[in-house]
Amino acid sequence: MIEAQQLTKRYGEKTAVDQLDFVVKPGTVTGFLGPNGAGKSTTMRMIVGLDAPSGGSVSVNGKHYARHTAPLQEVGALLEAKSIHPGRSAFDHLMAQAHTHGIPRRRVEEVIELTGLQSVAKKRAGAFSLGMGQRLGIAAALLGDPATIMLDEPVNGLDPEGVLWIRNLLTGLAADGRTVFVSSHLMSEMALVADHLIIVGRGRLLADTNVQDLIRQAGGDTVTVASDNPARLREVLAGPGVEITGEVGSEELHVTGMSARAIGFKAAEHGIPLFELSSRTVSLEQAFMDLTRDAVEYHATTTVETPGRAA
Ligand SMILES: Nc1ncnc2c1ncn2[C@@H]1O[C@H](COP(=O)(O)OP(=O)(O)OP(=O)(O)O)[C@@H](O)[C@H]1O
Repeated sequence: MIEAQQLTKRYGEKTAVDQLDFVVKPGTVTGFLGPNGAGKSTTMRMIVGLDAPSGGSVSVNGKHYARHTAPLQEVGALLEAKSIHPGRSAFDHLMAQAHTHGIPRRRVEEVIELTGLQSVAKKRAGAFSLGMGQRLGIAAALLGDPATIMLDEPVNGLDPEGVLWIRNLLTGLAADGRTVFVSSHLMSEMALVADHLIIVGRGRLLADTNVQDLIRQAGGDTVTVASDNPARLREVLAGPGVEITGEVGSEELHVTGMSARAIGFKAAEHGIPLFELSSRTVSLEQAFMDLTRDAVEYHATTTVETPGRAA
């Protein structure tokens, strides 16, 4: 369990993390989502004591990270900045860590197998591909058999097989009852693996939610329906949980809370001919973009030249 209370980090004038309150619970995968520069890595660094908060606090399994007597057994973390000696083999790298934390060789062999590194374990880590490096980082995070696992952008740069592997690993760890906290700036990736979503932008909490609620908040499934009598159609469709919008003078209505099929039947029942009846599902990616639009640090700009006005 990870608990942040009013967690804040300032770098000079810049507030990287701004009064964040959240709880990451065991037994599920919690996605930590936000655009670039939202403060995800800074938050994760504070969780494992690599950065000190400027305000507020964060605890892991009830205590500050530094107060745990065996922190590696409490939290295993894969953070972006890796510090692997390039000349050392994967096995030696893990053994060195295991040694300083009183972890037996047997556990090193277990994590090598768990992360599929058997065939390359004796090779120099410096020669590893990005995917192998990520697997090694994850092996190190799992070394202490921790109850809490935290991974910063673990799928970055991985091939589809690696992405699938991480997905299965994360859901397996959560099914074991562990706390799994994983950051990403890709909504599509998180939607496949996370049950719980903590969404941040410019250091602030934007949403503490789950996939279904996020879609619902973003408008859910909308049906566009057109007829020559939108006012009458509005009347017959009105009901509890049904929301209808439409511009004045337009034949089109946008309906949420009712399926296209049900709308078709209702219209037929009242003899209202329809010209159009189409459903649109809000994509999670769109919901995420709507939520974080104002929090994106760098927007792409497109310059359109008006014909005839060019110099
Ligand atoms: N050591 C530092 N000194 C000054 N500013 C920093 C430092 N570390 C991070 N920042 C700034 O704090 C903000 C949050 O950065 P952070 O790396 O935590 O975001 P992030 O959500 O992990 O982004 P990304 O997805 O790009 O890694 C950014 O604007 C970043 O430039």
